[in-house]
Amino acid sequence: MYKNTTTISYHSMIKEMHHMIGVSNDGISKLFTINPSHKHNVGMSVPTVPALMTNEYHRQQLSPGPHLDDLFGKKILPYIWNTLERRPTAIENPQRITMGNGTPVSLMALMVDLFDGGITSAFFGAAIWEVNPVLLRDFMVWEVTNWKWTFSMPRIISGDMVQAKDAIVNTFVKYLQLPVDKRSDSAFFVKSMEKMMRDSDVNVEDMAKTVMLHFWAVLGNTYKVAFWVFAHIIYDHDLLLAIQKEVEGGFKGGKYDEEYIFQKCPHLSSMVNETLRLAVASPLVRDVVAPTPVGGKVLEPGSRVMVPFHQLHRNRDVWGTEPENLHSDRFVATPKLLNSKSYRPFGGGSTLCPGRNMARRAIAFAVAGLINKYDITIDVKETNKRNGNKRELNFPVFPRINHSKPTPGASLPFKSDDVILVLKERCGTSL
Ligand code: HEM
Repeated sequence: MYKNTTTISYHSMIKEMHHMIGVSNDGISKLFTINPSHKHNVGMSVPTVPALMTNEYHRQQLSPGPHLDDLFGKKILPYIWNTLERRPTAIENPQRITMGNGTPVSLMALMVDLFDGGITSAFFGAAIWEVNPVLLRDFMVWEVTNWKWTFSMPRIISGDMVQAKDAIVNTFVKYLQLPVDKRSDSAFFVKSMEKMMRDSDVNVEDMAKTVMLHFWAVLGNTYKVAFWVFAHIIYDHDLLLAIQKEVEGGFKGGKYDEEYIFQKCPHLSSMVNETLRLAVASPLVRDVVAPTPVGGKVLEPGSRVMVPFHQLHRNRDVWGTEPENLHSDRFVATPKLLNSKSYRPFGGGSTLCPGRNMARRAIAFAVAGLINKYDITIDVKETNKRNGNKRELNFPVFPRINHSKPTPGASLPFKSDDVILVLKERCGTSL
């Protein structure tokens, strides 16, 4: 199913998304026509249409090697680290969160800054913030309204979504119109994608819409999964203490050792994997383009198939009688579950998420850094206030996953279910 690219098409889904985001017919034709003599096809064993070549650039950007070192090691990790240390970063996100010692901070705002601020700066460089200092505000409106886009809701009720989408697209139009020397700090992926689209004579509006689709794929999941990982840890004091102890070795003499956190912290790693199981809920969707035998039946062309990750990730035969419950050590106890057919948080086959390792590593690093540096408590009064005081308790209830609106990949909490934290620097921290 995941590997079948001949009778089940991913291509048609991607084309439809380009249509839906507003790419012109001329742009679609240029992005989806194979031209073996195009520069991007030189040296490729199989010529590829520009729209799918971008995914090859993602893979090159995110596979181990100099492009990943530049993006992750030299940009994203320092951004996360400096934010936790409350120090300036090389590229300042104008909406960067203020984290005073002891001042309340929204967990969601912190996640958006740590991950989306860091990843956007690393991919697009400083110029993106000059073009639109409130890009992440626009992106977060898009995040909570894009279900209206998915369902092609009429304009009369989707003004907020259209406004956010247009703001993001216009940001990329202006960005792509800047002289290249103003954008020399952008990542390999951004440079390669732009060059290929210019070589294919795609106009700037269509380029910007295509960049927006990729911006969404790159930004849209990590901050959400990290929100859930943090929330689970903060709500379980014993778990917090256990992981705090485990990650100590990753921070010595004011420096971090990210490799240590990634390789030597099995409980944290299991926690991230288990959270992915519960947080990733949207199905994989494909179009059947030729008769496809599956389990004794034949899927006819014109049908659409869905692999329901939400249900797979709650399959009782695999995850036990209470699959809704988080077992933080599940993957320490049974590591082979990572290869289960019922565990697909990053999809599979030819479209397996190229950002999976970077996302896992970034989340583990940020969790480790945060709980190593700070004593974290929940500001009960402020959290209750944020919840609209509807469920006022001595201890706020755990945020609820919002299953009422479809989101691609990981789910968001209800808007009112943010958690307000108080971070106080730990005495005797090894930082
Ligand atoms: C926890 C974070 C993440 C989750 C849960 C996640 C999940 C997924 C899933 C389920 C797919 C498969 C979609 C499909 O086949 O229809 C996917 C594809 C993709 N992801 Fe991720 N992702 C995450 C982070 C990232 C990051 C950080 C990046 C880039 C920096 C990224 C870039 C992509 C791209 C480009 C694709 C399309 C791949 C292709 O079509 O060949 N993702 N992701």
